[in-house]
Amino acid sequence: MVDRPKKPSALSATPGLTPQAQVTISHSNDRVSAVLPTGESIEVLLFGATMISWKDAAGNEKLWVSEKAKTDGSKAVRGGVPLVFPVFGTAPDHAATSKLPQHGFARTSRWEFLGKSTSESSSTSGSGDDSVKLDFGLSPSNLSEESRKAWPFQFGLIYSVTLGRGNLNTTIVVRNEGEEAWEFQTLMHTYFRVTDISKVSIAGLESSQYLDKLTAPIPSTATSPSSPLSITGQTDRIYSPAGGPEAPVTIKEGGKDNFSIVRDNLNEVVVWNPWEAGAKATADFWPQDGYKEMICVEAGAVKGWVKLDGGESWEGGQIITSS
Ligand SMILES: O=P(O)(O)OC[C@H]1O[C@H](O)[C@H](O)[C@@H](O)[C@@H]1O
Repeated sequence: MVDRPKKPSALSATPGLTPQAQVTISHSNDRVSAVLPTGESIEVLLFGATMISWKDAAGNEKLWVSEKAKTDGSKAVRGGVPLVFPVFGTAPDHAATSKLPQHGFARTSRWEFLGKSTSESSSTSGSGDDSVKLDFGLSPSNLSEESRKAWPFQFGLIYSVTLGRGNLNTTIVVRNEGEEAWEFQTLMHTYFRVTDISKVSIAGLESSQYLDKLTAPIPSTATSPSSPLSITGQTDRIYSPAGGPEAPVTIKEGGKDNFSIVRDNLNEVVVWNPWEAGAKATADFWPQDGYKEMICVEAGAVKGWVKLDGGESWEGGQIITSS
């Protein structure tokens, strides 16, 4: 396989050349979508840089989005891939983030679209672009005054989404643009679409330590059994997978691999399903029995805090392969 450098995004399609990935910015200017010549597509709202659709070449949707999700910026999107930053949940005991709402401000702020790049894995394949990367940026100037006051630090985030054939790569670069050190947590809150939760099992979390958030206010620690995880009720756990980030976490349905997630620098995996009562108690979760068709498997750095000194950067990401 010959790796070619990224082509400049301004290069327009020329007759005779293989087709390029199409990137469109909707007329209302609130979302960016990209389609590969082979048919795979993604759609990302500028609000929260929330990915709300990921489809394979046959048009099958991979993400679950509530039918009552707000996509107009009035509320974090219930579904897709909301981004959690700089705090996971709330942290009343962590002075610097204690004033922020649940999961921070990244998912409720309007990001900037920084542009796209495309690449081909082989110039002789003849079928055009193999992947398209969309970059989004967030800095204090994009925040509401309320968020800026609640978290008055100098920062820059770059979120990149790369759509390939059968895979999706999401990475976040966090940079301290100031002189004062600060701490953060971050997570990619991916809502995966499944057909039937009773047939789902998650491999890759065996014999791993986890915190059970359902025993709040004091989450209890436990070690998972050596068999894959089945979801049979409300679930809200922070796993520290024993295999480390490179060992895949695989969502299987009926014994068949559906999604495989490999992480980089994101040491924890949160597994969340609200189940019947949780879905009922969540106004924007619809249909109410939609919990049977979704599972959140969320790659993050959420145990403790990542500290960045002035001028330092950190990067984390995940590659999801769908079969
Ligand atoms: O309702 P939200 O703020 O979107 O949070 C939805 C869920 O996110 C994560 O998975 C947390 O572990 C859960 O405790 C939380 O309920």
